Amino acid sequence: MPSAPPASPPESTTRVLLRLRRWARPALPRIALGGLTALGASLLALAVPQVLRVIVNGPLLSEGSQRGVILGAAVVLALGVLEAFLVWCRRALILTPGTTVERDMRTDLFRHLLDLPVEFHDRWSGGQLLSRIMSDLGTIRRWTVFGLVMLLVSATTVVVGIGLMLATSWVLGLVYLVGAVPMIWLGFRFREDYKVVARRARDQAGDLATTVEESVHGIRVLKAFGRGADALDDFARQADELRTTEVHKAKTQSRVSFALSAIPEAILAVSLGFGVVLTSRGELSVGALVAFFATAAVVNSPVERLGMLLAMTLDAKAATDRYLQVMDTGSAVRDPAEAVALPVADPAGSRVELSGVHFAHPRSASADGELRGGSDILAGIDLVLEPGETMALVGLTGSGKTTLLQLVPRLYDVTAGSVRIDGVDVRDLSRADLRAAVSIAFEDPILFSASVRENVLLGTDLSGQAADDLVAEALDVARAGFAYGLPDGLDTIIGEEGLSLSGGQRQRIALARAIAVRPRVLLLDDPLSALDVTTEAAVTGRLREMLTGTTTLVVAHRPSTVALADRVAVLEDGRITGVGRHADLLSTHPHYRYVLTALSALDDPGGADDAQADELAEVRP
Ligand SMILES: Nc1ncnc2c1ncn2[C@@H]1O[C@H](COP(=O)(O)OP(=O)(O)OP(=O)(O)O)[C@@H](O)[C@H]1O
Repeated sequence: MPSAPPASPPESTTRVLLRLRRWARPALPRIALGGLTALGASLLALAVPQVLRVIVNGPLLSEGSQRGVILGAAVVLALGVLEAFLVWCRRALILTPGTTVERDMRTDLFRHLLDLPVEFHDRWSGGQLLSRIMSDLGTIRRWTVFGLVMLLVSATTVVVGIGLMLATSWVLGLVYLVGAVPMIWLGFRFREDYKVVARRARDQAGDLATTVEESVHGIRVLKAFGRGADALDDFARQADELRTTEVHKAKTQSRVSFALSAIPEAILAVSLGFGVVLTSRGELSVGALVAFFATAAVVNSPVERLGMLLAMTLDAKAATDRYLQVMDTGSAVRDPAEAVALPVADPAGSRVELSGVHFAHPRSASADGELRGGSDILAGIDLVLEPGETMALVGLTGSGKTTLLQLVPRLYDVTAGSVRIDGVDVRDLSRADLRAAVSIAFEDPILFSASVRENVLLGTDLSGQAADDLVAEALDVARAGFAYGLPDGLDTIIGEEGLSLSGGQRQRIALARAIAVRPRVLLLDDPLSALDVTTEAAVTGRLREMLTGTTTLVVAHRPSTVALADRVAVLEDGRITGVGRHADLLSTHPHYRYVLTALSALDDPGGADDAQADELAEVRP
């Protein structure tokens, strides 16, 4: 399973984080107000030393006024209470906007994932997407409401505080500033190291989630083959790699945090020495000295916090990068600028025409993230399905039958040529119109954790009696009457991927779902492979009876299915090499004979004896 395509070229932290404006805009007034209250609280904290200076220089040392000291203490108390109130306001103001931003970003990402073509999902693992939609967005939320606000407030507090320190004593202020130089240098170095390791940790967490997802999904295979220990080893190795990265990350952060705590304390000690000398020489008042150190104490705490806030910012940058990597992926399968409407449906059915169709899966992304085209799976398909006919598509395994089917509803787009329905190129239709006209049932059906009824109605917007009638008809055509006998009838929740149903039952519900759309064109990718031949014949017979106005293309792996089609198309080496009635092709088309013989052998393993093998070898064209 692919992990995730390589990250796009690095962009500056500011540029990346500024792109969050799009989602943060509605929340900005509250975030800004929260920031202002936090700034107010910090400025009040900075005001306390100035009050102290006045108390020490005035009422305490010069005037000896007890009343003045008490009044000063009352002012300090009032400032403290106001500061606490503003801190509470900040919390209250920014609590909800962060969750709103997170919800909006999450919804937009999910909407985008649903819009992205199948080709995107072929390349991306579930774990990488899951970690983006869950933990990355949590990181972004915390940064938006706390990291960003506190970073701005702390930086402003430091700048204002240093300004006050310089105003109190420019000599001591300069000493403090000189000491800040190594801190700034350390900050830059930290940024370079940390942003690499922050991104690595997130990607590794995504890979770990992929391993869990795949193992849980394939738990039966792992157990049946006794590979649980191997899966555990693999998981433990990945978990260990993630741990190593997290430890590296924590060490990088603790180094800078230590420096940002120790250096200001050291500067303070040096400043104290200078301050005492200046005061003893009478060049600095005692009140100013007290105010300087009280201000430095206030400034030191945001400086110490800067390491943590910088780490939060770089984590948020890595998370935003990963989020935008998906959001910036454009959809190659998109609606046309001006969609054409399909002509009114002919009761006889729709004409489907594939002309000069080529298709190649993009090869996996190269180091620059670009997708390169692989070799053609379909190499010039010309095929016409007449209105209302049922055509079987036959070919060797891996010949491209499923791929061909998926080009009609644009799950993939042709790389050359065109697919037309009633004369309209499917790329000229809106995807909503196209998917209302075309319906598909896959061999390996995915059912959702919902009731039988909801699963069958997935492709329609009907409700009430009309919906009930439709469900009844679809279940009848798909011979899925067993659904009425489930514990809660059609309201039975059929569980994740319909695991509680047998393979054949799941296929029939999926077939009913495809039929319920009442499509003009029905595509069946061997959707009855899990059924016994008799039930399959019953379902196919009913389908033909009911869907007279529906053009059907069915991938067939069984001679019994093939025989029920009006015509058969043979897919060979990426081209259609024969179209005709089953009996005619059998006598005129050697490759068709060969494929059918091979399919019969698969259908009846007991019959695939040596004689059959000889026969196969003989007929191989
Ligand atoms: N997402 C993909 N990326 C690259 N190659 C793919 C992808 N999906 C399918 N293929 C390749 O395309 C070829 C055609 O696959 P397809 O599933 O269309 O064959 P098929 O005729 O339906 O096979 P089968 O009868 O076994 O179901 C195969 O060689 C397959 O490996």
